[in-house]
Amino acid sequence: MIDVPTLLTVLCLDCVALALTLLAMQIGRMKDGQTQWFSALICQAIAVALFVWMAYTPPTPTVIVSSIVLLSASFSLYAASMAAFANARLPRLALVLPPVLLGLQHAHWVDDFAARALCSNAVFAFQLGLCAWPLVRMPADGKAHYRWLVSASFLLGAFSMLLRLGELVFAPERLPDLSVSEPINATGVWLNHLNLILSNLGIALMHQARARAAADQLATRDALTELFNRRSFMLQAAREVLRAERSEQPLSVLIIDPDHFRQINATYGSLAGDRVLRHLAQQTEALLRGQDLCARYGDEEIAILLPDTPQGGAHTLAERLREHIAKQYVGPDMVRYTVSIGTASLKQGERDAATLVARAEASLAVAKQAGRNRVAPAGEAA
Ligand SMILES: Nc1nc2c(ncn2[C@@H]2O[C@H](COP(=O)(O)OP(=O)(O)OP(=O)(O)O)[C@@H](O)[C@H]2O)c(=O)[nH]1
Repeated sequence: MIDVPTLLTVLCLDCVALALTLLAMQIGRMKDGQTQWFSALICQAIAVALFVWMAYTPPTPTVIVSSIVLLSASFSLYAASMAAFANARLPRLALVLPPVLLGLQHAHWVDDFAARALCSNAVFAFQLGLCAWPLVRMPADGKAHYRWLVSASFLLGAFSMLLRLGELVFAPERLPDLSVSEPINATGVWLNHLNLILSNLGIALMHQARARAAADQLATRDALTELFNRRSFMLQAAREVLRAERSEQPLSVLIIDPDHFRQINATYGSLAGDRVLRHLAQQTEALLRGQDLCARYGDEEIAILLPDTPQGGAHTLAERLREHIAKQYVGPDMVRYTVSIGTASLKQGERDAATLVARAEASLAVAKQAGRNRVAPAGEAA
């Protein structure tokens, strides 16, 4: 068995290596609790270094108290990091009190190892459970398995603390100081290692999954309305045109444009204009079926792709949407607005999505010319 001070030294170096890796990868753009995560690793590294120090030199009260306060602070920082990631709130007292209490308790019972160990293991078990809490309570997302890996590793850490606590309560004479090379200590440090590696691996994967989802969102979605952007719409439209042509199913497109939008911006301001666009996006999406695709097609235009929908169905939907929008009031200014809608349906032999969409745009121009607040079917386009 490797001796405990050596194991602790490796644990300390692992913390430093993980902190430096995080710093190298995220310097200047730490977010979602990464600053607390980095600080937790540094605190943990210094605390473990002090444990190594105590293995080779007679421990002074200052070193004993500092090591325990730093280790407890590192667990509080992990908990704060998990709360920031999960966008959850942890009571500040639950984060601040453990290191303060442990510091005071260790300063008071500096010569009583059993009293110190009893208190620190109980508090650490609570703190590690607290680290898992925000993740367990987080609403489910696509990458939930990484959350469970992190939660499980923190709970494993809490469990190892409870084991030591049990040992202290039922066989106190068998539990030596952490730096002594006894099997129980070595097992404890191995468990700490496992906990460190699994939790940090899981945290890194959680952050990576979130960064990927954000990048996907940026590439495919419009920031204002959160609808798909024009590029995603055209990709999907090209796919649907081919599918409709092969399966001989109808396919329609609507292009919706708010009327006199320039005037809305000029009268109420561009923030109110933005609210109108968001409102239009939400109301449109609410009327659609799951298979329909809604996108911000132009500056103020919204396009809808309607698979398996013939011209008649598209027109009915467009009329329903137009009537619904005309009855709405938006925002604190109670802005009322109307929309003009162009429609087009796939013709036999038509294989180009751009032509289909262009016909819907031409139909929209007809609706605008005819006085706005109306739906023009494709047949009316020039
Ligand atoms: N608030 C806001 N305004 C936008 C946005 N994108 C484009 N616009 C504005 O939308 C207005 C579009 O004006 P026009 O294309 O002339 O159309 P309109 O005033 O709606 O007139 P018709 O379409 O003919 O009824 C312009 O003033 C743009 O500056 C946006 O994201 N937010």
